[in-house]
Amino acid sequence: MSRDEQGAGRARDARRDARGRQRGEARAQGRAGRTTAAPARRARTSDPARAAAYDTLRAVAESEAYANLVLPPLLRERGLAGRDAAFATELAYGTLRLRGRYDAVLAQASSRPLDEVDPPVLDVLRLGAHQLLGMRVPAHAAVSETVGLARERVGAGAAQFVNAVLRRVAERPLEEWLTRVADAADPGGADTVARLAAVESHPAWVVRALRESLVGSGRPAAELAAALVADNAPPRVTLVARPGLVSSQELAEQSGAVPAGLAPTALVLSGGDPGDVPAVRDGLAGVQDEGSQLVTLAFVEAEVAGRDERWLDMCAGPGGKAALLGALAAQRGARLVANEVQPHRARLVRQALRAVPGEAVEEVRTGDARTVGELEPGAYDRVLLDAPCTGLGALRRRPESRWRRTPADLATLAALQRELLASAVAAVRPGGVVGYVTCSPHLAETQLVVLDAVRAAARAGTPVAVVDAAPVMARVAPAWEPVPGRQDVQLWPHVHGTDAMHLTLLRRS
Ligand SMILES: C[S@@+](CC[C@H](N)C(=O)[O-])C[C@H]1O[C@@H](n2cnc3c(N)ncnc32)[C@H](O)[C@@H]1O
Repeated sequence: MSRDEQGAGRARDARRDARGRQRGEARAQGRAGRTTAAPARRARTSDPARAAAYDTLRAVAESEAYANLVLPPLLRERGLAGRDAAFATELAYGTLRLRGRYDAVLAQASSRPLDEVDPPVLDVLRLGAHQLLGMRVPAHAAVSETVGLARERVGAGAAQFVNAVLRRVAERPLEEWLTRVADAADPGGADTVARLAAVESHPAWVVRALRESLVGSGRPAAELAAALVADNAPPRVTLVARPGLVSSQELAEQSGAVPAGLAPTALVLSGGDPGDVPAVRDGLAGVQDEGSQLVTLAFVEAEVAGRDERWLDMCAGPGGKAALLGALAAQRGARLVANEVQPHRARLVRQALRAVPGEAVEEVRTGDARTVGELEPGAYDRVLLDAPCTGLGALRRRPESRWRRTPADLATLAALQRELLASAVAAVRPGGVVGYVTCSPHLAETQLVVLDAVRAAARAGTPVAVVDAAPVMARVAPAWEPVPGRQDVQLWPHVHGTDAMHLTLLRRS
């Protein structure tokens, strides 16, 4: 260890005591993750965009916060807009997504093991690594600004350590670091999972699960690297033109957005705040991933035998699919019941449905959808179950979630998914359709849940059969390419540019 680093270590230990107390005070006052320095002093002494990114990382680490809920209000509070806000966002979200890759780089650039580096100092180092290797920030600015941030937030001694480590990171371009990271993770050259996990910054269990999901959904395992790379890119902002409320053409004229490619309702916004688009403000349009639009459109397109009047969205919060369903119900003379277990999310559903004609919305209710099948057997012509899931198909959208999820979450969620799907099957009438949707491609949440539900439904005397979703999807999205041998739909970011949404259509007989 160098003299600088020994000094930094002593300063860090002293500071840890001090910051430990301060952090406790801050948390008690609901200010977790913020510096205790006065805002005016913060603004004077460090680049506000980098400081906002740092504070977001700390909130994520210390209070289990979601970056996409922490950062936007923080930017508003500190008056950061335009390029500064975009810089802070890319810095915070990119650093969180690529944390695994940067930790592998930093482990090689630091003379101290990373688990001996104070977490706040490690976050500063990660921010520096992302500026150097993931953004086009000139090396001198990346290092000096990050060292300035370190001096202000974690102390002068640690700033020297940050300076030493980041200078080492800056000595090599990204490609060279990735080769080194891959070789360190997989010295024998035979462990693809370990190699990809380190280089593409995913936990190894997620890499394995995605490989199984690719193969299980009929795609080649060779696409694994592309799937992981796609998780590391920020998603495009996609708008939905809710049919009958606003046309895609009108929305395009208002927003400058262009057709997304697959769903006829989907448009991609190239810049600006979607909240500034009049149709979005008025609820005629919304922000919704194209995959979420596709599965909703296909669910409504699937044929039911006979009457088609009463639709149920079992897990509706915050209401993206419910709003699209409501608009489609209004066009077809059907009525939607939207259910959500969490009251605050049910309120968001009401807000999302505000522009849908009243006669198309029977009710937005708060309740546990596991009881619907028992309380209202056979009461609906269509039931959408957009099930709570691990969200492994939306990792690009939730920057920190890959590091938070654990394989243990799967067992809990898969049990809930089975109960909800059994309830959905009981709630739909014979001849009616159930759409089972997840924003996860994990086979334990998709195919295995469906397989068990079909067997359980037969035992319960409410038999269901899987409907071939490929021709249905082809009707709503003419550019859709079906996967041979599969009757369900599995979307992928690297193939379709959407979240990795899953849809199985089932019909009650
Ligand atoms: C994947 S999200 C639904 C997203 C929504 N369909 C949309 O497009 O905006 C799953 C929702 O299910 C809700 N949920 C979880 N358990 C539930 C239950 N037992 N009954 C009803 N809703 C539940 C969660 O609160 C969450 O809002």
